[in-house]
Amino acid sequence: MALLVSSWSNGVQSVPKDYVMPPERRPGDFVSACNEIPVIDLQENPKIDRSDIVQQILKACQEFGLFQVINHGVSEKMMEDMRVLYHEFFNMPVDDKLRGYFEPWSTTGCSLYTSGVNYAKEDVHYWKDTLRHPCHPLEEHTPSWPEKPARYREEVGRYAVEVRKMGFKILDLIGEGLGLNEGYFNGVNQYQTMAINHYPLCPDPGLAMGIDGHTDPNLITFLQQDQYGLQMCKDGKWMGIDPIPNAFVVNIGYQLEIISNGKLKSAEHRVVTSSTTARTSIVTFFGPNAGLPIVVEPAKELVTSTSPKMFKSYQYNNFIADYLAYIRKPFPPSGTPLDPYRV
Ligand SMILES: O=C(O)CCC(=O)C(=O)O
Ligand SMILES: [Fe+2]
Repeated sequence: MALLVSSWSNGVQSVPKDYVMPPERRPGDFVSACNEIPVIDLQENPKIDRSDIVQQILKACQEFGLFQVINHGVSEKMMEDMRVLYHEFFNMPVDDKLRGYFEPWSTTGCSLYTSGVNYAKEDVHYWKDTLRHPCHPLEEHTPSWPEKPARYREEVGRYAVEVRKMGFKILDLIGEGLGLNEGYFNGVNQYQTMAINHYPLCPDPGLAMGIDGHTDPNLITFLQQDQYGLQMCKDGKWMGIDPIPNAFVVNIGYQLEIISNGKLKSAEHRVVTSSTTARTSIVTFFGPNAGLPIVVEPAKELVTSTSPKMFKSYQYNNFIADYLAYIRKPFPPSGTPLDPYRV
């Protein structure tokens, strides 16, 4: 395994050659956090109608494909515990971190890797290390999780359960906005995985990238972040996402765009690095289980004579295989991973 960026970057004065992006892939001018991106308060409040919240979420999913939520039900203490835990994790000796892990994107086990999903074949690397593991069902997956810090499995297990509750709550609100039956997403939301991305200090953020622009292939993603660095692209322009303490960033993935028959849009996003603050994001992905023969298609309720079917029906595992092949192509691949699935 290639050594983690965090194992050699401390104190480096310049970006090593194989991390210098070609000019067209560099982040460009500094983009500050933008206050247009919706922040939705999920606090139950007798003065606020549930339908108002549904409409706010729907509008955010249609216009941005990304929003933040506050008062979402996951306790602030638990979110703080996660920040402390992962700070400790990424500061452990490299041998403690690396023990027993497999290749990136293992769907069955835990992996710790550096850069993107294709280190060996990349012409240039990303300034990022990632710990990734599935979370649901818990009993099946916790044995593959890190043993250090000693409280890892217990604390992350509790967090995964709380984030799952929030995830279903928000999916129900989205389903209600779309006019789908309650519980619609249960069948396509069995999979839950976490990626903890660590972006160490970078001596020259103008030359490097944390992650290139991409859209998540799953249904929906919930992200906890401690520092600025995440940006989304709207109408060809990058916009910075404010790291609001204890908020979750919610972004729509390809599966939700497809199920909504194009009514909701998925959000392209990327991460830039910083020379003054290291950054850690704790990301939970929800979606279908790629190990089962799950068929995904636009919801029948949303396909009408005035809104014809925009995407084919397909098996999710085939979509993921195509997505991985797409992101492993030389950058930038032509088209988008959705193109082969359009009617
Ligand atoms: O680290 C972040 O803020 C974003 C991570 C991300 O986009 C991903 O892991 O898919
Ligand atoms: Fe992403």
